[in-house]
Amino acid sequence: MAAVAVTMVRRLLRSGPRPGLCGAGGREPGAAPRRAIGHGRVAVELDSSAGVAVMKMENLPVNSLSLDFLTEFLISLEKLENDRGCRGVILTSGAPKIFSAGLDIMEMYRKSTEHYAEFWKTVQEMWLRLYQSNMVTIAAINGSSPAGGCLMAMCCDYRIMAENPKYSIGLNETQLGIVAPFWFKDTMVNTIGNRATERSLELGLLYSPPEAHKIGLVDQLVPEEKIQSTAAAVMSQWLAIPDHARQITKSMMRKPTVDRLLAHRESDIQNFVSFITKDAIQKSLHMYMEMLKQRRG
Ligand SMILES: CCCCC/C=C/C(=O)SCCNC(=O)CCNC(=O)[C@H](O)C(C)(C)COP(=O)(O)OP(=O)(O)OC[C@H]1O[C@@H](n2cnc3c(N)ncnc32)[C@H](O)[C@@H]1OP(=O)(O)O
Repeated sequence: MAAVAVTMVRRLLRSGPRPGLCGAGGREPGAAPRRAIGHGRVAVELDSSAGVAVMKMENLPVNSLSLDFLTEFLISLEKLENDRGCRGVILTSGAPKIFSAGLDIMEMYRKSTEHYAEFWKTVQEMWLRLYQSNMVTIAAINGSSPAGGCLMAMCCDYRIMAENPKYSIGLNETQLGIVAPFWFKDTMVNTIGNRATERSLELGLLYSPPEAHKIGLVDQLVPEEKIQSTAAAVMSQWLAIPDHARQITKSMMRKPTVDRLLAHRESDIQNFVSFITKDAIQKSLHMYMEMLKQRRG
């Protein structure tokens, strides 16, 4: 992991300084101590008295999961993971109406094979870290969450979604002409079961909040303005469970899925590279991007 962190820091330095949030956060007299410890694209505020951090994704406009964003996300997550004062994380979005647009399509289009390999390794790393986090992780889904965005939410221990009919969530990869990898599929199976996953993946379904709630893709729906307070209340319930018992249980449930990727990590990267470099797949991505443009008018 140390080598990964060094590579990530180097990459961040290469990509130049961003308006960071490092250092002590301002606070009202008598208010709980809060520390802002994130980078530019990931704002992190740690409430030390509660032991809870809010990680707000701020890769505007749509929180697409680019290589730089994922790198910053991983560094912030690792900091929290190593902070004994942090027991829970609420993952949410600072982008209006979007939780995350999923993997950044531009990272998968007309790039070198080396770039694809580095990108995919970082996507794997995000999943491995988030899915296995020792902290309680709650997704406060305050916007649409297709594909990789849905994956991030499914990595969390609990999902709360704003009940806005304009939002949707799901693994829609087949609609782009691409295929969700086996560990995306496994994560969904662990969340909603085999049959619902099969239908969902084949059709590339994006669910409205009530549909997502019905199939168990999200655990709770709340009015938009209540999402952060509900996440904080649910977090308190989860933190009432002794950490060691909860962590061992989580690991017992998730380890077989994690081990599967760990056993096939290199071949999964090779599969991604050979798939994404196919002319037909590049054409599909191009057409999908054109379709998004046309939809905007
Ligand atoms: C091969 C192995 C499998 C790999 C597994 C793949 C997993 C993935 O995550 S693939 C990505 C799937 N994501 C999507 O299908 C989402 C596509 N985007 C949308 O549906 C919409 O953009 C939206 C619902 C997220 C937001 O809609 P709206 O508010 O109307 O905003 P715009 O459509 O106008 O988009 C604004 C801006 O952002 C760009 N953009 C959107 N999504 C992505 C993305 N995933 N990656 C990169 N860029 C994205 C969009 O093109 C616009 O850019 P500009 O034209 O420069 O303004």
